[in-house]
Amino acid sequence: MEPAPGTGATPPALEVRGLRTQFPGRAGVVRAVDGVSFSIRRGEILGLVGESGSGKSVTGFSILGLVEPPGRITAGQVLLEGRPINGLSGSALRRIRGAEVAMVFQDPLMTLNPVLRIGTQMAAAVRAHDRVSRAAAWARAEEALAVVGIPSPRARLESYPHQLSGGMRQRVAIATALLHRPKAIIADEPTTALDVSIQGQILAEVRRLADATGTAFLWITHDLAVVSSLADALCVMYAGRVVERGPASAVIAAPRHPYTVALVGSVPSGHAPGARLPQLAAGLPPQGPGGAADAGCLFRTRCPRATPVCATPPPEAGFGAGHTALCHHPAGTTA
Ligand SMILES: Nc1ncnc2c1ncn2[C@@H]1O[C@H](COP(=O)(O)OP(=O)(O)OP(=O)(O)O)[C@@H](O)[C@H]1O
Repeated sequence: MEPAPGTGATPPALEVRGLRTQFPGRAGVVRAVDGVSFSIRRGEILGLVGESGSGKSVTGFSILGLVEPPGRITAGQVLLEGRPINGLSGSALRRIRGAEVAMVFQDPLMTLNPVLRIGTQMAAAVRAHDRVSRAAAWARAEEALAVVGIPSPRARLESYPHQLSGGMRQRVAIATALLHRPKAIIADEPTTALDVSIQGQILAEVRRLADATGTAFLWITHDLAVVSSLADALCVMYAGRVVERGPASAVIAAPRHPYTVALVGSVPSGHAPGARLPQLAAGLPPQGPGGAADAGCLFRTRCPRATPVCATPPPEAGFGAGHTALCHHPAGTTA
């Protein structure tokens, strides 16, 4: 998850640097994504976790250049294997989307056309980027369904989306995302709507696919139980900012930012995957006059450890192995 050190190192599969995305709001500008940075290596799964409204989905859309006006990206860079992709023209971005970086949504029906057979739409997805015959495209689609563990893939190609279960539809969406062996897949709550055992099967499959294909995954979820079993690394978002990051096991075993402490503490052991994180407060915290950026810690109004210094920019405290928290008073310290 750490940025590639120095020159000559293999660049991360996906890297986001200082991303800022905002929307005009009635009370001023909503800084939905406020200076987010992370990197994901080949085959790595990075969990992006936080409560509703923390900016996870907008981060995913921003990476793909899919933020609709009046929302806009005001700063930052998105790099795929070291190559900047934001700021590219619409047609250049369309070539990259689907082929080099793909997205899987919570509702596969967002990407599956209900009136077309699975094979027709997957073959079209193949042919959108590769000049191959219709038969070859169907063969690639069949192979992709087999890869994600769909039984009788040839027969399934003939099905319409409504003839498949929710879990099967999500596997189709993942298979479609994998068709072009993208460098990265952004998965936004892809298993949230599924029952726990199906969810577990798909998570195991995703882990295997990341290892086998080298595709990097950004796994967006509110469900700490999901990422604790799936992700290699975690970024915890609060109010548009990454407040803690590090190896998933370290962040969950020893959370340092008081917000992460609250999140982890709210998930009892034996917690059923899929249960929502408690809403710690409604929406984003208030911003400065006219939506001006508040450079202090935005969690301070809800934080049991807050002191007056928390109104000033929080330092990045390090705990080894890439585990850091943006906090004046991280847990486990006496500061
Ligand atoms: N199209 C939009 N117009 C205005 N504000 C928006 C828009 N999309 C998102 N926002 C705001 O941006 C902030 C971040 O939203 P985002 O959807 O990224 O949160 P999230 O962490 O993905 O939450 P959830 O899990 O509920 O999807 C929220 O305050 C939201 O209201």
